[in-house]
Amino acid sequence: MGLIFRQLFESVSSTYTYILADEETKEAVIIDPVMETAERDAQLVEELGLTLKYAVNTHVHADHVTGTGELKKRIGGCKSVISKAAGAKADMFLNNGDKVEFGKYHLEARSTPGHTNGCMTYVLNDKSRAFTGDALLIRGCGRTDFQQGSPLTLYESVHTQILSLPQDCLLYPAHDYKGRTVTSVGEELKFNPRLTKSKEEFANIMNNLNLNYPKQIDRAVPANMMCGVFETPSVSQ
Ligand SMILES: N[C@@H](CCC(=O)N[C@@H](CSS)C(=O)NCC(=O)O)C(=O)O
Ligand SMILES: [Fe+2]
Repeated sequence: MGLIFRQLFESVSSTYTYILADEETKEAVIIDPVMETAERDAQLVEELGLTLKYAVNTHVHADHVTGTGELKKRIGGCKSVISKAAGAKADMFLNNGDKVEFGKYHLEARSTPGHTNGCMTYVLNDKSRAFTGDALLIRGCGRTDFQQGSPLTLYESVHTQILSLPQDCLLYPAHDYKGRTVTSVGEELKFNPRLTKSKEEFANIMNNLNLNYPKQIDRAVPANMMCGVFETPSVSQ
């Protein structure tokens, strides 16, 4: 009896949501659910016969509203989880090194600030998979121009907490904008165009990305500070 694993996609914000469960005990966690797809995810949890213990966010997302609150409404006993450093509302708060347990498995929470102060990467207990949120994206990384972002902090986080994992560890990000689904530590050590550079070159790249602000930022950040627990503001016209 092994691990149940599902990767789900929300196409408006290009967000990946992950469900992990112990096939034996059926205890499950969901990582980075999105409000608009919470019903779909709740249905899958039910169809697979899972007991959803935790709805976990990697950070206070700026580009979409978390599905945490919607899942809590639909699934009794499910607790919302985020890092203590995020400063957001939730049922359970994590510090570096804390464990999120489901059946015989657990996720180790590793603090990986730099995209936001409260970013956590979640590493499966056997180090075969890690869920990096926006700290590390496939051939990229999270932007550092808002939400307490810092290129030097992000560089340090990614190198010490993610790229130090075994080379065959699979890395699952919160987003991909080019249809990619997964990478590995070995691949990113070789091919990441930002993180293979020196710290100084990395900072220079990050300070000159010139990206537009996420379209949903004004609605998403306040709602996510409440971890989706309360009514969320409606979309501005
Ligand atoms: N166009 C999207 C937002 C795209 C974006 O800013 N993505 C973030 C992750 S969500 S906070 C990011 O860090 N991107 C880094 C990069 O290099 O693309 C929207 O309008 O929502
Ligand atoms: Fe983000």
